[in-house]
Amino acid sequence: MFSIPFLTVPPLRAARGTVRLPGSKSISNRVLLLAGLSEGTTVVRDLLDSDDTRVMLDALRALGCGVAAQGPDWHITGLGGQLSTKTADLFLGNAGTAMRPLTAALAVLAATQQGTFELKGIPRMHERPIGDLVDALRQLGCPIDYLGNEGYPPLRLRPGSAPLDTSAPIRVRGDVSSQFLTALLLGLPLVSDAGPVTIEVEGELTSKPYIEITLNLLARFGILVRRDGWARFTIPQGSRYRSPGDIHVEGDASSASYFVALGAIAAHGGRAVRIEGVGDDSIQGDIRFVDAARAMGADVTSGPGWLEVRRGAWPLKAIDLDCNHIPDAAMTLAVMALFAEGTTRLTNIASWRVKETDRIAAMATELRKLGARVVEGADFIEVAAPERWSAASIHTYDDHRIAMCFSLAAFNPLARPAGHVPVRILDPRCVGKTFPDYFEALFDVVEADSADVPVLTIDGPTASGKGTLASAVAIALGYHFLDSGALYRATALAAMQAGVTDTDEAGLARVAAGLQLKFTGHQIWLAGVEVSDDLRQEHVGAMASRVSTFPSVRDALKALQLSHRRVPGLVADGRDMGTVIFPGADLKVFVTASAAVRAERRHKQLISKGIPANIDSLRADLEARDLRDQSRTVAPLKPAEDAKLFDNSQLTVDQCVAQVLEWWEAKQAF
Ligand SMILES: Nc1ncnc2c1ncn2[C@@H]1O[C@H](COP(=O)(O)OP(=O)(O)OP(=O)(O)O)[C@@H](O)[C@H]1O
Ligand SMILES: Nc1ccn([C@@H]2O[C@H](COP(=O)(O)O)[C@@H](O)[C@H]2O)c(=O)n1
Repeated sequence: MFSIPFLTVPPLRAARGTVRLPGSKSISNRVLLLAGLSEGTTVVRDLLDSDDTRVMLDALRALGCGVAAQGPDWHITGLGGQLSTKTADLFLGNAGTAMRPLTAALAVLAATQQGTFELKGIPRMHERPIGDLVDALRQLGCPIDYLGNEGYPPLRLRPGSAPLDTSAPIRVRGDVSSQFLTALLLGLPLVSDAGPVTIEVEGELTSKPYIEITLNLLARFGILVRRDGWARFTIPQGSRYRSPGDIHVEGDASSASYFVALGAIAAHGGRAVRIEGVGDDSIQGDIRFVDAARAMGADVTSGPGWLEVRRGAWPLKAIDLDCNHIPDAAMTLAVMALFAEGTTRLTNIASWRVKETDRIAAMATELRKLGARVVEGADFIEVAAPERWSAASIHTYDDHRIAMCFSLAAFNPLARPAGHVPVRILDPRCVGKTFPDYFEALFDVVEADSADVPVLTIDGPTASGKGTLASAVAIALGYHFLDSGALYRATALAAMQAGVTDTDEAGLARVAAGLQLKFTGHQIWLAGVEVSDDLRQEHVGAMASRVSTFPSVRDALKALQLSHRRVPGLVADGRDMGTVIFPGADLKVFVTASAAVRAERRHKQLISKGIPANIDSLRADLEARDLRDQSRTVAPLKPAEDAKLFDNSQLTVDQCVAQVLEWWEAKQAF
């Protein structure tokens, strides 16, 4: 996950490959609650690991349910309808799928079993209405207090003084959010002993497919609700939550929408995007996004648990669609409209206004930043493609779906008229709500022109701190990091292991060309063996310095270095990154420090690792290395003509990082 202030996505041109979706949020949190209310243990497979499921798991733990992870599976041991903890304060973040159903189930349990529970969330959760659900629960006799504003969380659920009254139908509004009805359907089986419980929906029920998920999952837990149209639902008398023992959570159909759109926009020229985890057997309503994407031009084939998407019509076709059945996924259509001929009109989306943010207002504001022409109304949005694309910094409003769908705008070079601008996503971490590794999954399947992938180079002499600086800058920007010295060190180590001497240029070049190197986080593997510490040894560095003087060794390592230039960007450190390997880099920095300071830093570094060292001989070694690096005929150590020169003898690492980021920002279009 990218836990950084912003992530800049460069202009993109194509997509191909396979994406494995995380579990569905809607199914995950429903299954967790049902498992928590059941007797016995339910093994939940492929549960979504996200902010919203984490708050639900925490809530179940606080209520006394057994909650244990076993490998990728979760084992939930439920309450069997009996409270084991009578009081709890539950923090539910911004998870509507936790707040609403827990309110219903706990209101009933508190009223009938003398419990007291407080439910709260982040400030935005306290702006999301819950009054219609509270009104419905009060009809039964559940005592519920608003602890802040009337009609909104936080809530206190209290013990009742009289038995709950289920004789009359419970009436609930269905036109604001279907989650209120879902909450009642999930919670009211708890009070079905005295007789069947009937729920009547007032107004046109919105987002019906989510109710289908609820009914489907209730059936998996042994509760067969009778549905009369979409206005009347009856929970049979004596309903009991019965664990199915084992339940699998299918991939998230709303999350699939970004990759369906990706295929429709960017899987051209024989490419395809394959999506695994959700397919034509899905129980999620958002799977019908596929029909909308087809209407816009996507070429989609499908089977059980998979979808495959290619570009069909191009440019995409504008549509006019009632999106009540796919409220979440419909946001993706608004971004597809940027690639369509004509004006796309999405209607019946009033529920967008009470989601993680006011999504109609947010989408309109952010689409306009890109240059789109947008009209918004109380319950609709109209989007026409930009006549001229602008580089935009997309505010994400702590809304995962805004972050995900706007990433697709980076394909603007494919649009008509084409753009050539990067798209900056602010607070990309917000995707943690449903798809923590969204950007990693996206970057795995996208293609960009190499020249469009930004590169920062940081060169300098030994122990000047360039590796530390480059790695920190890469983390701050979410970019890849190349420690090119490691390639020369690995060549030196592999040569020593193979008995190749430091004067055998042809032998060394063969070793360099055959390197089996792998980087995993901070670890480096050579031929399957972890060598991160071995590479840092001084004698390996000294051999690397001798090895690196040979032109054929340098040539042999060039392609490997260039291959690190991948979306979203690269920070590369070494001796010739700015002069030879990436001469067109967007920012070049040449960092240095006095020999005395560098020897002292290296001394400290070695001592802290428990490696004995002498400061005078370290200084002599590094000066000898600098001299060899500077005086060799190929790719000598020297600043590129357009490099920013930077003596960091008196600066901390943080100050160095801040300086480079300031230079970088000054070059951005935002
Ligand atoms: N600005 C700084 N102030 C103090 N110490 C620093 C600074 N920058 C780096 N260091 C420390 O100096 C040591 C050497 O830094 P680093 O390994 O990043 O240098 P390098 O130039 O990449 O070295 P090499 O060329 O040998 O790979 C490390 O222990 C690092 O923590
Ligand atoms: N781009 C580069 C990087 C390194 N070298 C040589 O490798 C030696 C080890 O590098 P470190 O940065 O890990 O210390 C170094 O002394 C250089 O001789 C290079 O030539 N080009």
